[in-house]
Amino acid sequence: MAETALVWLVDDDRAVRFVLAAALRDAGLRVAEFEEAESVLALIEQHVPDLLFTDVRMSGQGGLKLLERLHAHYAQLPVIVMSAYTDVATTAAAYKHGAFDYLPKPFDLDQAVAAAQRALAQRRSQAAPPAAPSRPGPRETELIGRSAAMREVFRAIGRVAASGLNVLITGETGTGKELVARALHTHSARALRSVVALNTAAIPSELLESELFGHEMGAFTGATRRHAGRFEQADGGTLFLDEIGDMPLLLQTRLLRVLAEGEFYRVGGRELIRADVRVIAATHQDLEAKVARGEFRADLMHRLDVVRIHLPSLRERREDIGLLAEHFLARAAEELKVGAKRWSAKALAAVERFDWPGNVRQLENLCRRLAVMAPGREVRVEDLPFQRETAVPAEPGWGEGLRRWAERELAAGRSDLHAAAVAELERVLFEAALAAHDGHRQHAAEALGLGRNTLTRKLGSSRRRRE
Ligand SMILES: Nc1ncnc2c1ncn2[C@@H]1O[C@H](COP(=O)(O)OP(=O)(O)OP(=O)(O)O)[C@@H](O)[C@H]1O
Repeated sequence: MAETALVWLVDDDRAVRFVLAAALRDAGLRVAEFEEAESVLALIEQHVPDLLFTDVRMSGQGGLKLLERLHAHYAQLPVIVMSAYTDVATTAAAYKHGAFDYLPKPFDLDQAVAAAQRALAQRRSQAAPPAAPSRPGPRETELIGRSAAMREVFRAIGRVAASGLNVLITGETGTGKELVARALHTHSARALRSVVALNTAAIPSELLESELFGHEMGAFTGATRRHAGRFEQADGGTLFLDEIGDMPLLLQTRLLRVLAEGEFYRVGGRELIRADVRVIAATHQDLEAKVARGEFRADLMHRLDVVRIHLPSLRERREDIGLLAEHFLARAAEELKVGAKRWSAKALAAVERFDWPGNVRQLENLCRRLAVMAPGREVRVEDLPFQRETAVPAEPGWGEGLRRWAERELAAGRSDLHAAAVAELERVLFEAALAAHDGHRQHAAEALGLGRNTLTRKLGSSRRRRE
C-alpha cells in the first residue's frame, strides 16, 4: 500500500515542472503537476497534498496569491515558493504569507529535494496524513497502434463502449489501461457525464472507503465537512477503479454490495444514496490467482469482469514501437517547448529491439528525457540509456563470454582485470535497472537489492572512471 508523500508542483513552465518532478520522484515522492493556481484551488477542496511547490509569476492567479489562500485555509500544508525574482519584496512577501521556504531560480535540484524533505519531516511531526488523490486532470489522449493486437483492442472498445457493461481491463503496468477506460467512457452514452478515476493502490486503506462512498461531517477525526465520494461524483457517468487487485477484502465486500444494490450510505451517514454508475476496473495483477489465494473475492471479480479487455505488452507488439516513439518524441518537444528532434535509424531500431518492461509509459518517459537531454537534433543510439557497447558480452551465455574476454586479456598480459570486470558488470546492471525503472534511482536500487545511496555513489564513481 503506497503511503509515499504526495507533492503538488505548480509552475507554468513545463521544463521546470519536468526536471523538478523527476528529481522529486527520484527521491521516492509522488508528484502531481499543475500549470496554474486555479486548478489547485479547485482540487484541493477534495484532497490536500503533503507539500506544494509554487512559482510566483504565472498566468492567471500568481503564486503569492495562491500561497495566501492556502495559508488561510490549509495552514498545515507546507508551501515552497520558487522564483526568479529574488528581490527583497517578493521574498519577504513569500515568508509573510507563510511560505515554508523560498528557492531562488535557477535552483539546484538537490537543494529543492532537501527543502522538500525538510518540509515533509516537519509536517510528519505535526499532522495526520491527508487524503491522497488519484492523478489529477489527466488529458484525453488518442490510443495509438496499428498492430493486429491493438486493432483487436480497438474493436473490443468499439463493441462494448456503448453497451454500458462493466469492463475489466488487464495488462502490465503502463500498457494504456487508463487510456482504454477513458475511451470506453468517451464512446458511451455516459460521455456527457464525468469519468471519475480512483487508484486503489495510491490511497491509504483507511481512507479508501470514504473516498469511494463519501462521508458526513464529523464521521471521523478530520472530517470537517461533508464529502461526496467517487461513486456519487460519477453518478450517470463512469467510475474507473485502477489497481483493483489492491483493494482490501473488507472494502471488496462493501463494493460488491453497492454494485448489486446500486445504493449506499456515506461513511457516518443515514441517507441512502442512489448512484447510477458504470464501473470499469483495471489491474496488472493476475486476479484469478488472487482469488485462488483468497485475496480477492470471486463474486466481485465476476461482477467486474463482465467483459474483459486485455492489453498486450509493448514487446508483444513491436510493430507499434516505432509509431509510438515518433509520436512521443514530437509531442514531448512540443509540450516541453524545446526544438523538435528526430530519431536516427539506428536509435529507432534499438528502441524497437528493447523489451520495455514499463511498456508505453516507459517509452513516453524516455522520449521526454531525450527531448530535453539528447544533444543535437537527431537522437543517436549513444543517447539511449540501454545501448552502449559492452566490453563483457552479456546474454546469451554471458559467463562464457566473460571467460573468453578474461582469457584474451590475460594472454595479452593485462593485470587489472578484476576491477575492469566489476566496473563493467556494475555499469551494465545499473543501466538496465535504471532503464527498467524510468531512471528512478530508488526503484532501480531496490530492484538490484542495493540501497539508493549505494547506487548513487557507485554511479558517481563509474561516471568518474569513464571520464
Ligand atoms: N496505445 C497508446 N497510445 C498512446 N499513448 C499511450 C498508449 N498506451 C499508453 N499510452 C500512454 O502511456 C502512459 C501510460 O498509460 P496508462 O496510464 O493508461 O497505463 P496503465 O496501464 O493504466 O498503467 P498502470 O497500470 O501503471 O496504471 C500514458 O501517458 C498514456 O497516455
